[in-house]
Amino acid sequence: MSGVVMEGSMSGSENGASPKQSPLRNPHRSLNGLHIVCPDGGGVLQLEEPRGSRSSRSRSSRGRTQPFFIGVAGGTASGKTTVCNDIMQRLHDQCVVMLSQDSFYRGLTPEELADVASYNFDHPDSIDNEAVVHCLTELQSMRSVEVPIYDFTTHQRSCEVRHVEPADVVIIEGILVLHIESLRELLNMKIFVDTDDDLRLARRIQRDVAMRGRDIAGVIEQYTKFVKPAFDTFVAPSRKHADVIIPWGRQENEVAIDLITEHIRMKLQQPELRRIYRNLELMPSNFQIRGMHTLIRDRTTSKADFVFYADRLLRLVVEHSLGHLPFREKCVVSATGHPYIGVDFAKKLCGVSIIRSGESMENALRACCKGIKIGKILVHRVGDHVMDKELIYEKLPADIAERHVLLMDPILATGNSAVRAIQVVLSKGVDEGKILFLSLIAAPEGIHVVCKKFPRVKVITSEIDEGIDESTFQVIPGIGEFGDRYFCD
Ligand SMILES: Nc1nc2c(ncn2[C@@H]2O[C@H](COP(=O)(O)OP(=O)(O)OP(=O)(O)O)[C@@H](O)[C@H]2O)c(=O)[nH]1
Ligand SMILES: O=P(O)(O)OC[C@H]1O[C@H](OP(=O)(O)OP(=O)(O)O)[C@H](O)[C@@H]1O
Ligand SMILES: O=c1cc[nH]c(=O)[nH]1
Repeated sequence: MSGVVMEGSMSGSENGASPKQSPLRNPHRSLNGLHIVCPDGGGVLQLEEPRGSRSSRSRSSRGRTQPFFIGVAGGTASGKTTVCNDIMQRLHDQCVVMLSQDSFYRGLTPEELADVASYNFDHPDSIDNEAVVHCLTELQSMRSVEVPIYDFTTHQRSCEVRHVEPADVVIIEGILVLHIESLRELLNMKIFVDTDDDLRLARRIQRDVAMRGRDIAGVIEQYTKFVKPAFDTFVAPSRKHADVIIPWGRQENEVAIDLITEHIRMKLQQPELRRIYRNLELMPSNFQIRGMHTLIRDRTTSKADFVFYADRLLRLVVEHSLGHLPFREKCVVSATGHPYIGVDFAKKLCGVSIIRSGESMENALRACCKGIKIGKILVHRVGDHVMDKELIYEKLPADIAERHVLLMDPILATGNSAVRAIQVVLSKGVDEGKILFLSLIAAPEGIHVVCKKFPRVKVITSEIDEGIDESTFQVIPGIGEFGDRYFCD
């Protein structure tokens, strides 16, 4: 039976990044030889935009559903481990785990062991790539994994394994990390550590003699016969896949590490809520959607334009939300006489709008679901406290308990109206898992309240804003009073 070595990941924080100064804030600062490449036209490090700007902060609430994967490749003894350690150190307030591709070396068979000098440890076949990919896929799904422990002196896997818990950031380093396509595809950031060959050879001799039980002649022979040819064939060409190539010599490249960690922090800020609450759904955005949001948020936009663009966005929210209802496979015969295997929409739905602003979503729902029943709830603030919400009026379908409920309100601010309305729906016998809460703009405060209190209610929103103003309870930057802008002249 194999033993298990527990290895704790570094301490995590709930709120993501700290606003540390970095060269990223000053695009004119020297980049100290760091190459930033965009292989697929997709930029990785955005140098132009000051990180603290309002636009970047509001964009930073876009959702990320899994850990941030970083792959660090480079030739033997190039300094990959140092780069990883430096990144980890700077992300000390995040939950980070580091894996090494070396852990996944296949153990040698007795025949291979008998002639170990002829074994090529630098060829991609020497690594159990399926196991690496499986391990990362598990971590991607936020499941813990058992990572093998490889012994460089016996060329075998230990009977013990390392237990690794899921983390916010997973770093994997190894000479072939960028060579293997299936592994590469899982990476959010690909780094290549670029170090002179002679420096690497010197380090390799030093390390293998001191730490891996080799003699100098043996190290040089292995280097000439296998390590260098494999570097030229597999490792060096994999540089072209890198997002960032770090020149790494006798001195550490601090600016490069700063830039990389700054980028990771920026990424980590984005999905915090989505990672905490699986019942939160942030609609995918694009420039069209952002353009419409820009218009409705602009205080100078006329009422007619506000209604026009709000309606377009609300329709998208409704369409997106309908995609979260269950469906059944259905086969039809098309006009060409051929079968089309499709799906049948969910039956037994109803809408419930929270008066007044929620009523702005009724047309969008009717346009998508012909003849749908729509009920209404009016909650009202009583007393001086923002938490005090009283139910004033409700008119709900008599058979609501049998239906999926699309509860509609364009603004989720403190979450108190939503909580009260959900309680009303639940009191009618509706299963919590059959409630979808649809909003156009949500504040993190409201998301925390609703998602935590009702973990089976799906909260769907088009954008998550920065927060709530402490005195007005309005969403910031928000929209102002939605109802006034939509309904009043
Ligand atoms: N002789 C021998 N070499 C091995 C064995 N397993 C792996 N290697 C060598 O280990 C190397 C991979 O490790 P490196 O990339 O050098 O290790 P690293 O510590 O991550 O390197 P840096 O952090 O970049 O310094 C390959 O070049 C292999 O030749 C083994 O069982 N026997
Ligand atoms: O999350 P909360 O802090 O409860 O705030 C959100 C509520 O505020 C707005 O309604 P409002 O009370 O302004 O009434 P209206 O719809 O009539 O404009 C909005 O439509 C929500 O119902
Ligand atoms: O910002 C806010 C908060 C609550 N209701 C609104 O209409 N807007």
